[in-house]
Amino acid sequence: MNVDILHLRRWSLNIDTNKKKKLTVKNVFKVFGDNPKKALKLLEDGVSKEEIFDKTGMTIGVQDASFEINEGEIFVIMGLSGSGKSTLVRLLNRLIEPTSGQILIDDTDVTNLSDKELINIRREKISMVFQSFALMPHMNIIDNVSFGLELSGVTKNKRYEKARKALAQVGLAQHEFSYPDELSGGMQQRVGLARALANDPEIMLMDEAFSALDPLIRTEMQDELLVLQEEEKRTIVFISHDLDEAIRIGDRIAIMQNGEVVQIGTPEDIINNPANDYVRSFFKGVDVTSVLNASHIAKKIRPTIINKESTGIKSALQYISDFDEDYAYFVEKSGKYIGILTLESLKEQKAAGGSIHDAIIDEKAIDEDMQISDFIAKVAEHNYPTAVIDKNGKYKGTISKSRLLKVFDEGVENE
Ligand SMILES: Nc1ncnc2c1ncn2[C@@H]1O[C@H](COP(=O)(O)OP(=O)(O)OP(=O)(O)O)[C@@H](O)[C@H]1O
Repeated sequence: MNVDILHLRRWSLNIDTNKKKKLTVKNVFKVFGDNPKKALKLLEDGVSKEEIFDKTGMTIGVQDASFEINEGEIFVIMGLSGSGKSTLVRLLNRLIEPTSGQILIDDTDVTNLSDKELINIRREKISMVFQSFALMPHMNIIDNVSFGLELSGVTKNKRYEKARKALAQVGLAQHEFSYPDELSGGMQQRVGLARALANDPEIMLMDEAFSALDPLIRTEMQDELLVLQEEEKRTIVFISHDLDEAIRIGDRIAIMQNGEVVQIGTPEDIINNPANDYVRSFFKGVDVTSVLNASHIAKKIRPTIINKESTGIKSALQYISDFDEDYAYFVEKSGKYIGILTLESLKEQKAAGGSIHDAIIDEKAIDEDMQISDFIAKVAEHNYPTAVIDKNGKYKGTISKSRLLKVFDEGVENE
């Protein structure tokens, strides 16, 4: 089931061309301390954050963050403890005031809003889910879920209606009159999620929301979130310590190091091309099979024969010999993949008076968007490196058994 959900999500991602910006962060700084301007000046003068802290006691929580988050995407923020993840996320809804910079939700500059406008935007557009479930023990589940709506002055009927919808979305419809201590940890976290969903937010900020759950329940909640995203796309900013979680749910991942956003990209981008050793160390040992597809691994290092009018058995034999190989990939002028030709099959057909097409020994290929787990068996059963084709059948390269082993051992680096 998990794999299905992941495929479903990746598929929907591929066809999702709507890239409207939902959140824009421009040159945002956050200094904790009593003289932020002084700290920023020191930073500008090239003084290190450690020195600034030693000299002034002030901490640069976030340094010059600039990025955009698309509508409907799950944007994961990762980084070591103290790297600034929580600060960055709390800047987005101004639970923490930025020292400088701009934060836009759609086209509204959040940094200019009055307190009242800010409260409205938090009620109407943004919800937050924390690691601790923070449920009120003396209130039943439906009252916990509708508590925020009650604060917003929504009538009881209306807020119960919304809370029931949210509870149904997280699979807790039967528990509206239970109390928090009657529910398991996983169920309590679902209540937390339902509470965030109840006001139907466009943006959800989730700070280590699933970290307190045991691994199985955690995976279940990740699936739940992906299914919710399929039903109704929200913009989700999700802090996580856990790389598997980030890869599993993140459309893009931002890596924070010492207050700075050092890299942003899809899991594939980051694994393929880590910005520095810190990022590389995060992705060391990652299960590449869940991230990379055939196009990431395919390489065009084998001889390729283009099918022209003049391409006969003789020229093919010559071409392959020139490469000091005993086989080649046969491709139409349009780039469409035809199959494999070997010295042996060509010589056989030459002797038998056949054509170059009669010498094709293998036409099997794998689709470029297939993930390793789905094509590993195919590569293993083929005698020659397996061709990879795009959705129009065009030849993209090949994957050999040894190439796969290398990827398993070392990941994919830019070669
Ligand atoms: N209210 C505060 N006052 C002073 N310093 C703070 C405050 N909040 C955070 N910091 C400092 O800012 C830096 C970033 O902290 P932050 O909590 O954002 O990191 P984090 O990556 O979320 O860490 P964790 O994963 O441990 O939650 C740290 O050095 C922290 O000590």
